[in-house]
Amino acid sequence: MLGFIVNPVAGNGKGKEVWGVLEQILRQQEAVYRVRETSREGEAQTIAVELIEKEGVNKIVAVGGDGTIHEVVNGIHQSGKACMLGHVAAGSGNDFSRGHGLSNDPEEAIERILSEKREKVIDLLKINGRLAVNSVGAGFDGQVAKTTNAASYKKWLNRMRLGKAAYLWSVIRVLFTYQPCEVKLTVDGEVFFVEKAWLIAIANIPNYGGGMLICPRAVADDGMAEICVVNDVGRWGLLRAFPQIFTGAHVNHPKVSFFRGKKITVEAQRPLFVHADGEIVDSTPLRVEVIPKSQRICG
Ligand SMILES: Nc1ncnc2c1ncn2[C@@H]1O[C@H](COP(=O)(O)OP(=O)(O)OP(=O)(O)O)[C@@H](O)[C@H]1O
Repeated sequence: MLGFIVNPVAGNGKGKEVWGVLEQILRQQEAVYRVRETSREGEAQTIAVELIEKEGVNKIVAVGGDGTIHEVVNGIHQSGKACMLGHVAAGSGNDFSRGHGLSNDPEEAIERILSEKREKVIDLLKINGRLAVNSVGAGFDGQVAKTTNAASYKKWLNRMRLGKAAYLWSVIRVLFTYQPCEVKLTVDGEVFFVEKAWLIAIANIPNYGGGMLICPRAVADDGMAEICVVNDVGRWGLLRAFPQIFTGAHVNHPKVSFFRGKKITVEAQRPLFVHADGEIVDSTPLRVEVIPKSQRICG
C-alpha cells in the first residue's frame, strides 16, 4: 500500500500546493493510496508508524522538506518494518532531493516514484537515539539551525520563496556572536583535539543548508560519513572563505579538515547545539554511527 505524508506548511505553504498537483495525478491514474497531513511539529513520525502498523503501508512518500523526511524516516525505523521512502520536495532547503538527484518537478517526481525504476539503499546516521538522513552538525551550524528555526524572518522570507536567504542571514548573525571552543573528535577510535573549533559537520550527502556542499565527497551508500571540521580561523577569515562552501572549493582551505569514518564522537568544552537534518535535536556530547544501507529510497 502506498501512503503519503504531507507537511502543508513546508516551504511556507508549498507542501499544500504540491500535494494539490499530486492528488490530481493520482486521481487520473486511479491510484489506491492513503494520505495524512501533519498538523504539528513531530507528527510525521507518529503518522509514519500508524500508516505502517495500522494501514499496511509499505511505501511512504514524504511531501515537504528535509525536516519532514527526517521525521518520516524516524517513524519508519520506529515501526521496525521495511518501508520504501519516496520524496516530493516542497521545503525551503530540499537538500535530500538535491543530494539524491530527485526531480524538482512534482509531476516528474511522482511518476518516478510510482514507476519504481530508480531505487537505491542508503546509509543513515544514528545520533543519540535518533536517525538522520542528510547530516548532523555541532557548533556553529547547530547554532545557525537554532537561530533560523526560531527566527521570524524565516517565515516571511519563505513566503517570498527566499528560504535560502533566511539561512544565510542566520549565518551572518551567528558569525559575529559565536565563540569557538576546544573539541575532542574521535573517528573510529582515533582521537583528534581541535583548537578553536567553529563547526563539525558529519554528512551522508554533500548537500547542506539548502545549496551548500559542505562535505563534497560524501556518498550516501558507502557505509561511511564524511566529516568537515573548521577551526582556528578569525571571523573575517571565515566570512571571506564562506562563499567557497557553495562550490566545494573550501576543501583546499588551510583551516578546513576532512575525515571519514563510521563511528564519530564529538565532546566539547561547553555544550554545543546539535542539529540533525536542520532540526535541533540535542547538544554535545554527540555520538554518531553510520548504519549502512538501512533505508530503501525511490524516485
Ligand atoms: N501543521 C504544521 N504546523 C507547524 N509545523 C509543522 C506542521 N507540520 C509539520 N511541521 C513542522 O514543520 C517543520 C519544517 O518542515 P520541513 O523541514 O519539511 O520544511 P522546510 O523547513 O520548509 O524545508 P527544509 O527543511 O527543506 O528547509 C518541521 O519541523 C515539521 O515538524
